[in-house]
Amino acid sequence: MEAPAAPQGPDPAEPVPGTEITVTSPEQMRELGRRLAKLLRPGDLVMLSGELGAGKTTLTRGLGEGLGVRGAVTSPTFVIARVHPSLGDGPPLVHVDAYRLSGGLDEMEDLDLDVSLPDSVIVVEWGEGKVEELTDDRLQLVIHRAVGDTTDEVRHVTLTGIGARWSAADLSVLTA
Ligand SMILES: Nc1ncnc2c1ncn2[C@@H]1O[C@H](COP(=O)(O)OP(=O)(O)OP(=O)(O)O)[C@@H](O)[C@H]1O
Ligand SMILES: [Mg+2]
Repeated sequence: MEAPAAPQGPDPAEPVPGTEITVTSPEQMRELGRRLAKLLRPGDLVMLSGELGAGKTTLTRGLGEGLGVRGAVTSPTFVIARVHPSLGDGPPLVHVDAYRLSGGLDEMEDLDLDVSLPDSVIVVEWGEGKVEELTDDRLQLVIHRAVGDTTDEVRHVTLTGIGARWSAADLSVLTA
């Protein structure tokens, strides 16, 4: 019999395995956002995926509440990004909805996301393939609706931390 391989420490390049959380109402989604806010710090990029109406903006609303920022988080109709300054001494929340954009960061050049990121928490809806190059680290949330029942309020949320920033983060505190 071969000796078992020596245990290895976490490789910061490897994504932390996804944490699965089930929420059963919009209010719980908001509460998840409020809890997640406690884990976030300036320089963090959070990417939200999921179909139309999955609950990305609802979660971001909770994030804004948890971060203690000014202004209600809404679905921007005409603007791509909205900056919500902190009401205290925390980081501002930059909420980006990239749904209408087909290109990448160059199309969002005016937003100067690279300039604001070090001091902000940036949350991007519909950002896949568009904003990843902002930073090596990101927290990826995928929201799934329960299949086959359009009236259902059940959502499955998978959180995956990518990069060194998230390699030691304990996302299981969100389920507590
Ligand atoms: N468990 C749930 N979590 C979040 N929203 C829910 C849930 N159950 C029902 N909803 C409803 O689903 C809708 C979610 O809308 P929201 O704007 O947050 O979605 P979105 O993912 O941002 O959509 P879009 O892609 O259009 O921006 C709201 O009307 C909300 O009340
Ligand atoms: Mg939205």
